Amino acid sequence: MHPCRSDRRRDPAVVLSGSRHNRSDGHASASDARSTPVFQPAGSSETHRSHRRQPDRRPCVRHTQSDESHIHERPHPRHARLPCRHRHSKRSAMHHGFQQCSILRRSAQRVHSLSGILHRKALRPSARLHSRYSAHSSLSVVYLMDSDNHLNARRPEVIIEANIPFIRGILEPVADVSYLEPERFTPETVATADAIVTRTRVKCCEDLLGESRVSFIASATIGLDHVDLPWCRSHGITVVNAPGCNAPAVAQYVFASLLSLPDFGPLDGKTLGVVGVGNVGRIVADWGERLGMRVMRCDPPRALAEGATGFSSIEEIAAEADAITFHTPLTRTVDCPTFHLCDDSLLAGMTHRPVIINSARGPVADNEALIRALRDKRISNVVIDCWENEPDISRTLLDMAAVATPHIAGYSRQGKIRATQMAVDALTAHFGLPATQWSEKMADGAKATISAGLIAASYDPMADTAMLRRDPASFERLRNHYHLREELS
Ligand SMILES: NC(=O)c1ccc[n+]([C@@H]2O[C@H](COP(=O)([O-])OP(=O)(O)OC[C@H]3O[C@@H](n4cnc5c(N)ncnc54)[C@H](O)[C@@H]3O)[C@@H](O)[C@H]2O)c1
Ligand SMILES: O=C(O)[C@H](O)[C@H](O)COP(=O)(O)O
Repeated sequence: MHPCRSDRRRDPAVVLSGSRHNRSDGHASASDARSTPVFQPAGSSETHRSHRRQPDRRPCVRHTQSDESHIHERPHPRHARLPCRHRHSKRSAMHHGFQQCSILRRSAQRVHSLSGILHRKALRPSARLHSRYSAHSSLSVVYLMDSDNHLNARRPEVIIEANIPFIRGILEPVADVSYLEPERFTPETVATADAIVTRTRVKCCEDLLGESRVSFIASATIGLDHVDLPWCRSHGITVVNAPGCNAPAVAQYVFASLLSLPDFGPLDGKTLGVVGVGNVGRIVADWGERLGMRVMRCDPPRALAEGATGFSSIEEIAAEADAITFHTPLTRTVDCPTFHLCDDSLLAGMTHRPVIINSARGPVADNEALIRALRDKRISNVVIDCWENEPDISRTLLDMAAVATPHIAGYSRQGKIRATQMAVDALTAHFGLPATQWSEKMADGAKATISAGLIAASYDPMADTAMLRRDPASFERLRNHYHLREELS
């Protein structure tokens, strides 16, 4: 029997100090998750880091939110629906007490520099409002910095995974930035880096980082199974992820997939089992109920911490659900591991021939066991976004699954923007760099207006399935060049 079939303790490998835990009801939303999610190393572990250099803690000007809330950034000029507020920015900044205000405006063709002098008393003698945006993204960002102190200080060296969208040009004003494809992250290429910003395709472990001076890893993803957290902790490396960033997109994926199955029928009245009720699972469970489903929730770590009321065991879900969707992290060494949580023994107890949905991580479901269960008709269908051995996935399962996608359940435009914002904000906070103000504020996708019709119209998982079936070897290419979809709003 899988060791998780009884309630155990929460993953002890991770110490989370993020806003996810800040709400009084203990629940987090995608928007809650946006502020400084930090996995702190336990203790500063200096003794383990003799070969590592400490990050520079340079002086910088930080403003309270109310100081800055008046400042509107310029949108990317290619985004016509966002008006250019350039002059307004300057006027507002001056109005709010900057003695000297210089705004740098850059477009693809030319650079404008505007400046003005203001004699109103400010807390600081002088400040430069320094604005940059990426020529490749819809985001712009304003850095508020003390020009005298800050611009002369040593800039951290940051290596960014080249396929992270919306990030190019954002950190360049304050850091020495380079971009690498995932396969080019090697001990040599990261040796002198202070920080890396990554996705799931870079394994962040001793082999890569052992001889480097990296003190900070930001992963622009929810999942962190590509990072050796215990090793990072014991070597004083701070690791942050982007909790909740793409959770509404995963919910959209789950229900669009169910709605695309000809045999499943209307959602209304069906039973949905949600395994893992964190940032993603909460939205899925909530949307399930809003769509008329009976929802069963399974989350042993939460049940242990919060009490068992409202939670079901995974065996109860196996016995009663018409669809079971997994939203756990991939864990192997904790008390309640999720590796092969969906295995032969669990599948054997599935009496309603449910649909199995895995958009968590491939090894959460034993892929060979899924194939056996499909053949034995113990389950009616598989919806699979996350696979064992990505990108070299099982061709048999690819043929048999009703929906088969290349790990893109979370790939919404809003999800990627949130992930980038969270990674950048955490990095600038860690190195004491100027705070960023983003042009695009994300709505709370969890609270979107939903209906079966709206969801089905918003995303067609069969189109992604067809593309992957046509060329399974293109798994990574399909992800890296994915046409990011819009969340429901
Ligand atoms: N396919 C995609 O594009 C995509 C997108 C986002 C997230 N994910 C995956 O989904 C996972 C979950 O995301 P999240 O934001 O909800 O994470 P989260 O940390 O907010 O929630 C995970 C929940 O799973 C619970 N859990 C842990 N072990 C469990 C077990 N054995 N049985 C049942 N529940 C268990 C935890 O207590 C927690 O409540 C991520 O770790 C990531 O791997 C995939
Ligand atoms: O964990 C997550 O956030 C998702 O699985 C995410 O979509 C995967 O990250 P990627 O490497 O594709 O950026």
